[in-house]
Amino acid sequence: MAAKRVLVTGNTGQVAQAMMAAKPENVELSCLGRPDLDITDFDGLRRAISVFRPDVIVNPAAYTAVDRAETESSLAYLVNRDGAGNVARAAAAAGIPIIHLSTDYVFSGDAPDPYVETDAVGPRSVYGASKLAGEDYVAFYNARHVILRTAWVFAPWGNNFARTMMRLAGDRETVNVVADQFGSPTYAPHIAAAIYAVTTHILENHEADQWRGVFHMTGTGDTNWAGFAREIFSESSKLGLQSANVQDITTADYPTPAKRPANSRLSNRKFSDVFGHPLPEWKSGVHQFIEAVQRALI
Ligand SMILES: NC(=O)C1=CN([C@@H]2O[C@H](COP(=O)(O)OP(=O)(O)OC[C@H]3O[C@@H](n4cnc5c(N)ncnc54)[C@H](OP(=O)(O)O)[C@@H]3O)[C@@H](O)[C@H]2O)C=CC1
Ligand SMILES: Cc1cn([C@H]2C[C@H](O)[C@@H](COP(=O)(O)OP(=O)(O)O[C@H]3O[C@@H](C)C(=O)[C@@H](O)[C@H]3O)O2)c(=O)[nH]c1=O
Repeated sequence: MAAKRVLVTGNTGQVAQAMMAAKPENVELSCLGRPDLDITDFDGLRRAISVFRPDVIVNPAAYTAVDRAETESSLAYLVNRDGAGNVARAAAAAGIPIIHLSTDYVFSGDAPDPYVETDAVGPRSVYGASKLAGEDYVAFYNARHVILRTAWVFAPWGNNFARTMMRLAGDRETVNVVADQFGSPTYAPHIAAAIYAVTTHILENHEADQWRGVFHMTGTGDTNWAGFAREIFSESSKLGLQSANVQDITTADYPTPAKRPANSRLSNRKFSDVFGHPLPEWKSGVHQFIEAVQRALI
């Protein structure tokens, strides 16, 4: 089969960087970001597509500052709703599918069990609501869409909770972390590998309907933020890197501008069934994350 041409938006992001780092041999990749490609600029998207002629577009670009979004809601909607809609519309105009990234924060977190794709949404934050609006726009503008809801993304690069924990461990003995919000940490390189598997699947099954729609795709297993922090420090201390004690606290003890779901756990069954690519255990992601942090220090 000829090389697949994949265009990715937002080249400084965690997921986009992971896709660059793990590009398979049979993929021609173009990762573009601001100022060269701004997803709020529809004409710019059309131009980028006509130059690179991709077979599929992956859209991880987003406004992801969860707390800041509460006071910058116009900007969050401009990027996460209108921008996502632009990418889907430009892809549709070129006759190609879109793989779009979304979030666990579209749910309220009030349900007791892991969420399935058909469960009612109910975002508690501007970020979550803007991402939900983005899902709707993507589905409206491009029938050939895969919307991947992931959660608690971390990587050895970019802004994420795991890197924040390693930074905090550098200057304190104990870190206070909420223990009443549950979810599944997801390692960006695992997401990248899954996106390449989805790409292969949809390009080899053009006409099938089964792959279209919303899918949950998170690291296997679950924890709470305090448990995530403990695992990070357990792995870091094994390799002689900085670590800290973790003190469990409640959401009420850690007030933030944006409300987060108490239950962010997503069922990955549909994703595994359709794409045959279950994501690895989140703990294996933590192990690889710490190894990468150590390599960067050498
Ligand atoms: N991070 C997480 O924990 C989670 C993320 N997600 C979703 O997964 C996706 C990827 O997340 P992640 O890799 O962490 O994101 P990051 O926050 O690491 O990166 C976001 C990227 O989007 C870019 N961007 C922002 N606005 C625009 C714009 N107008 N035009 C083009 N690019 C833009 C940023 O570029 P610049 O450098 O110019 O700002 C950056 O490259 C997102 O859709 C996010 O909503 C879902 C669940 C959890
Ligand atoms: C830094 C820190 C955070 N926390 C809490 C606050 C919050 O409830 C939780 C996570 O905090 P953060 O602000 O790091 O993570 P947050 O920005 O909420 O992460 C989210 O990002 C967006 C983009 C998503 O889509 C989500 O899936 C999720 O990953 O941990 C502590 O309890 N102690 C701490 O020292």
